[in-house]
Amino acid sequence: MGRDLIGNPNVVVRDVELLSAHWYVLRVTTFEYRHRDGTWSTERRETYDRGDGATILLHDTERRRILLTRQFRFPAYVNGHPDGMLLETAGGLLDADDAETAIRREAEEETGHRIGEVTHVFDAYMSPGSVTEVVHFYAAPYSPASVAGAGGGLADDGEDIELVELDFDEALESIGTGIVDGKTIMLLQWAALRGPFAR
Ligand SMILES: Nc1nc2c(ncn2[C@@H]2O[C@H](COP(=O)(O)OP(=O)(O)O[C@H]3O[C@H](CO)[C@@H](O)[C@H](O)[C@@H]3O)[C@@H](O)[C@H]2O)c(=O)[nH]1
Ligand SMILES: [Mg+2]
Repeated sequence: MGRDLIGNPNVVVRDVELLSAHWYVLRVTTFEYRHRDGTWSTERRETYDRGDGATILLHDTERRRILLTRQFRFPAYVNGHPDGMLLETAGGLLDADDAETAIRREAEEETGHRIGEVTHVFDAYMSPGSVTEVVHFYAAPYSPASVAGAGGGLADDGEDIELVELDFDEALESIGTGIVDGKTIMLLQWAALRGPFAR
């Protein structure tokens, strides 16, 4: 992975070493890098590869409400979040699916809503210095009519996902306090500026 990259003439990959492939994949890559002053240096960078992800803001524009999930996130808990119970937009890894198929699957697994038309918002690298993942961002309406199941995630995967419906303006106010997940903050701000709740 990465040995055949040729898009950037200032980068020559020399070696890719697999460090771990336990759940996701950690590699260290050695490459020559040409700096802006023309000199070359050898650099080594670790990359954590979990595949790509997708996330979706479910909104009820008429009632000015959104549907989020709450679940335990150990990496946040171990890094200072008081209880690790994060409020997030629904989402997950693409696995073998394309992004739109994956977000429909994740939305239904996690929230129980079978969504109709989705809006593609943007794609973004969430942690580009260390994590390869691109996240595909979406939005879609939800309503009582879109309920197709209970949601809650896949119990077999150890998921235990609570549904949390919030007033949109209260959610915006909670950015930085009750809502501290990056993808969720990005979708809330998009929704207020250019999306379904823009005034
Ligand atoms: N056993 C085990 N299970 C794991 C491990 N890491 C993750 N899992 C499980 O793998 C499943 C992944 O669920 P998804 O819904 O596909 O992904 P997610 O964790 O919700 O979100 C991912 O994508 C988001 C983008 O929308 C990312 O924001 C998020 O960080 C993550 O990569 C979850 O059941 C999770 O508990 C691990 O090390 N060991
Ligand atoms: Mg998920």
